[in-house]
Amino acid sequence: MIEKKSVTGIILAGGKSSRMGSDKGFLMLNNKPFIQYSIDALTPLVSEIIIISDASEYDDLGLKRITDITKDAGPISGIYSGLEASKTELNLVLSCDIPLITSEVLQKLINAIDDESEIIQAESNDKTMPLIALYKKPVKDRFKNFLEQDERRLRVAIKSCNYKNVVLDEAYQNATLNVNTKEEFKQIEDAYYH
Ligand SMILES: Nc1nc2c(ncn2[C@@H]2O[C@H](COP(=O)(O)OP(=O)(O)OP(=O)(O)O)[C@@H](O)[C@H]2O)c(=O)[nH]1
Repeated sequence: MIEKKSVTGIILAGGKSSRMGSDKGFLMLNNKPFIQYSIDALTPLVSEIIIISDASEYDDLGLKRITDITKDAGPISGIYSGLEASKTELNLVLSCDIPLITSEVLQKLINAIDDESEIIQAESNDKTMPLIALYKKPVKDRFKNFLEQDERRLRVAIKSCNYKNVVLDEAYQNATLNVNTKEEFKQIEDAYYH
């Protein structure tokens, strides 16, 4: 049994949102900003939530917010920064663009914890989800090296670690949908309301 106090939630909310054209975390679904859905899924499972973003508007949420240690380096930098700030070995890392995410999916990642795996990521519909994943704190040193070598591909960094995938069945496919474009936003609204 993993206790809440042993787990930190890290939400990546930086980046350019170039495909959407506006910060994805502030998009509204049923009167709630996208980022709040990530917060709500994490809350039952973690002792602290850290938001990684330059946007001070997130401070209204009343959570700890830090900025990226390495600027403009993508999710790998966000994860590294979050792991540096975290006080726990276990860390659930989420993006801010997955408004159908549930605690149940995150619990499955926790249930899959073993001694060997450094990263445990969700896999849905044959797609692995490095931003619906559990990272152990020491991964930060590996990611720091990649950033120093200017390697920004998260999937490359993950492959250098001991990782495993938790394959979710069809019932959870909607829960892992992420939004990058206005068209995908419409699909999420359809999935939410129907
Ligand atoms: N802290 C932090 N988060 C990031 C960074 N880049 C992306 N993210 C977050 O990572 C998640 C996935 O981001 P992407 O959709 O791949 O990238 P994006 O920059 O937001 O959007 P595009 O410009 O359309 O690729 C989102 O939650 C982003 O907020 C970054 O450099 N720092």
